[in-house]
Amino acid sequence: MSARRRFTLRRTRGKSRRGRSQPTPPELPALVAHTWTAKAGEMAETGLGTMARRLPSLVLGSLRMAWQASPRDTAVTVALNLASGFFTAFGLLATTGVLTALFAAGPTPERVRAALPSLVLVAVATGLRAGFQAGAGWAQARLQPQVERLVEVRLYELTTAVDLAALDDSEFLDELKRASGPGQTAASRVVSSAVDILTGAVGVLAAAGTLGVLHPLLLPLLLLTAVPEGWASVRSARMRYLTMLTLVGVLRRKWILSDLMTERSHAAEIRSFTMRGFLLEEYDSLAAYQRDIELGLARRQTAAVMVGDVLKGLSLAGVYTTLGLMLWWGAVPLAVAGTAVLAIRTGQSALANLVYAINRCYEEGLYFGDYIRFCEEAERRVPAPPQPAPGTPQAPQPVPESFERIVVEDLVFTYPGADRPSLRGISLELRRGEVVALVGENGSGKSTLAKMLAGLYRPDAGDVRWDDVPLRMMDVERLRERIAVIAQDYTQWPMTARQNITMARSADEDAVAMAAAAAGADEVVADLANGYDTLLDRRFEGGAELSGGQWQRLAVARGFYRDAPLLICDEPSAALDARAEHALFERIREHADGRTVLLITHRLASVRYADRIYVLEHGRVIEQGDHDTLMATGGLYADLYALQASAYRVSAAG
Ligand SMILES: Nc1ncnc2c1ncn2[C@@H]1O[C@H](COP(=O)(O)OP(=O)(O)OP(=O)(O)O)[C@@H](O)[C@H]1O
Repeated sequence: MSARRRFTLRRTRGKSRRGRSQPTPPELPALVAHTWTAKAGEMAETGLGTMARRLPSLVLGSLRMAWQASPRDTAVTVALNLASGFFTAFGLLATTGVLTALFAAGPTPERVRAALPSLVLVAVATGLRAGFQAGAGWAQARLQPQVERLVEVRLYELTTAVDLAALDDSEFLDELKRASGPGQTAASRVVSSAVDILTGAVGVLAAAGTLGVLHPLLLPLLLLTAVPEGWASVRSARMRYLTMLTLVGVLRRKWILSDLMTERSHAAEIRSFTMRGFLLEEYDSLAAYQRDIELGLARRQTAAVMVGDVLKGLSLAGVYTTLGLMLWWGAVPLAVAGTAVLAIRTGQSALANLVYAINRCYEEGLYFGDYIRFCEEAERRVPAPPQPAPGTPQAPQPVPESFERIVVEDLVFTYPGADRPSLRGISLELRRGEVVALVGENGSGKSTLAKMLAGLYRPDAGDVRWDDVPLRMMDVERLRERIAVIAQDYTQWPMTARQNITMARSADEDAVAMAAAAAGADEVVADLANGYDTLLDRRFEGGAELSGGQWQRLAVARGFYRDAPLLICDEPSAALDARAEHALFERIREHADGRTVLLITHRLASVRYADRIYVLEHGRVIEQGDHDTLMATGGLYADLYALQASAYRVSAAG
């Protein structure tokens, strides 16, 4: 099937149970199905009763979060809302006094005079209520940015602390995307709607209390008017959330495509391989599917709201008819009926706000639930403090300043979600003062092993020991302080040249200059407009753009600057020119004096002088020894070496 056909939206349309046509998703390769989709679907399918049961814990949870963000603003919001509710009820009851005096028999001036004290009370209550409401609104508005900050910081604390393996897990990454998008932004809205629920509830209670005092029959009538609206909004919220769930796969694909079409790193290839039309067509087919689904949602939501509105109108008519009949039969006096109308209107508007707030809290709560679930999952994936192996009574060990030898024993490791291990029982040794090289074809496990030695992944089985201390018994943060890594996929930090070398450590100018010189980065910095203070990102004013090789020199300099007992260099010369590469390997040999260097490279001429070479294949060590031994063995190393050497000989001869 051609790519064009494969990514085109199918025009055939299925029929729903009611015979209405349903959009059909574009035919695309399946994405990994995630367990949270099922969980979220289950939650979103819950009925009104379950929602009512969930609501108190949602409101309490939100208020707890608000309290964490700012105890003062939370307390002020709650207290002022309660006070405002009290004065609403007080004002309504005082209105009865006004109406009773005005509807009494006698001359008008006397009736007005009699109504004056109650009128003053109504005015005072109204003024105080307005003041308290304004104060509560202000405190509530202050809460919002504080909650946002709390939630954002918590998220980034976790994303930067979780095990690296968690970030290789596509399900976890997806949860992260949902938590950092809709989940995170829902947090402050959940809090604000929880406060609105409180405000609405206080308003309803005030009106209900007043009606209860006026006549007990009036109270249930008020509550009756809330049911249709509540039903319609909850139904509509659930429809929206369920629709978002059905669109999850489409949205994930859109995120992937949007990254491809907007990020600088893909821009050149999109142009040189003329990928534009293909990507746009695929994106458009997804967007069209999403549009059709959302249009269907809008139609169903409008229908639900209309049914709710009609039922609400009918119940209101019922309420006023009942009140009229009560007045007719003399069950309530005219003044009380007048106040009841006011109380019903007040209660109605408070109820409408309450229903809206409940609905919003529930809906945002569904999204915020994604954030909460992600945080719980991320907390589980933060590396635990050092634990002795079962049955070993050893206590956690301090990380040694240095080591005499690092021993790797029977290391086994499988990436999350991978169907086979990347390391299958690797054993090796690195001694102080040695340059040890890892060699092997693509995918043989070299980088994975290096990451295990750097404490970035934990083995499924086997052990890494610094002298006698197993890595799992050490504090991983402290361990990483003692290891310098020049990574294969190093980051081009959008910071100054100096910060790109010091990497958040305090800058010792001499050490920076030495590390830069050792890596050949001094020449790069010398050409920059502001030397070490030049920002290395074109998005900033005065920012500079470096070439791949220039960046690599900086990445190498950061490894030297760290001055750790173990230096891991994963393909440190892939982008270097021949002269820089030669100089780098010289420098690496010197660096090993008193320290240890683990070197991964495909340039076999450079590993010739390593003290020991381990050859990896399919996650196993298949050969080991120094260059001469391995050449004499005539195995994979000798083959690869001969291949590279012959390429040079042929070109030299040619
Ligand atoms: N993050 C990851 N998630 C899942 N599998 C991975 C991940 N990184 C690497 N692998 C797999 O682990 C195996 C070993 O990869 P590794 O990067 O260690 O190889 P390598 O020897 O360093 O290769 P190269 O010479 O190409 O850099 C490969 O099969 C690869 O597909």
